[in-house]
Amino acid sequence: MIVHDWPAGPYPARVRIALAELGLRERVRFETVDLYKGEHKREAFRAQKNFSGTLPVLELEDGTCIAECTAITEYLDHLEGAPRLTGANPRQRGLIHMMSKRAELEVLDAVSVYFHHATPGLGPTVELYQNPEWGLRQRDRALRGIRYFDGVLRAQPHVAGEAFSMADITLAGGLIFAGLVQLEIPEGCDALAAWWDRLQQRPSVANRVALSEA
Ligand SMILES: N[C@@H](CCC(=O)N[C@@H](CS(=O)(=O)O)C(=O)NCC(=O)O)C(=O)O
Repeated sequence: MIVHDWPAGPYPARVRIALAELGLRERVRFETVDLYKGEHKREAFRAQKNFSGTLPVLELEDGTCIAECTAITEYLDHLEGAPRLTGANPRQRGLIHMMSKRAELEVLDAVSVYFHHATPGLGPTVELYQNPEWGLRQRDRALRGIRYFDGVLRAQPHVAGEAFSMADITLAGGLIFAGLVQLEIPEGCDALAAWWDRLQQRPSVANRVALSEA
């Protein structure tokens, strides 16, 4: 399988972490798509790989292209044996998907909008429309989301409950993006900071960029 990828990217990090957690590194090769050159927005990429013009995209051996990190994680998690990241029973699946989507909406996607609208983003040839006010509102939304997840992680060790799951990976993507745009974890978010410290000790997180250099 091929992962159309941006090595340092926060969303690609979600798939890199999932691949490592599932022991599937050997099943894929990475092909870099240059975001700063706008290669992901070209007609051919949109037509052949991903209509939405984003990364990552998982291309299967038969040419099928799966975009969207959650969808890719679902696919990978059901390749070999029982699912380990997306829930082993209906209740777990419901909670993991709810908290992963919440982390995506309230942190990761919010930081992404801040990056693209209230910073130079990927540069003027890619960022054809920017609304700095909207970007700043989404930055504030991300900070609110980070505070929310601090409260969640005061009550439980992982984002969706007792066990590590796709929801932790999604929130990790949000903090990776926050780091890239120098958005600090607010004072007082000690539970979230401790969770993030723990998560960064996992080889899948610590070695996520090196994964494609192996
Ligand atoms: N909903 C998509 C979002 C993917 C996404 O935004 N990916 C970023 C890659 S990265 O910024 O994380 O490296 C992208 O393609 N950004 C390019 C753009 O938005 O122009 C998903 O979950 O996969």
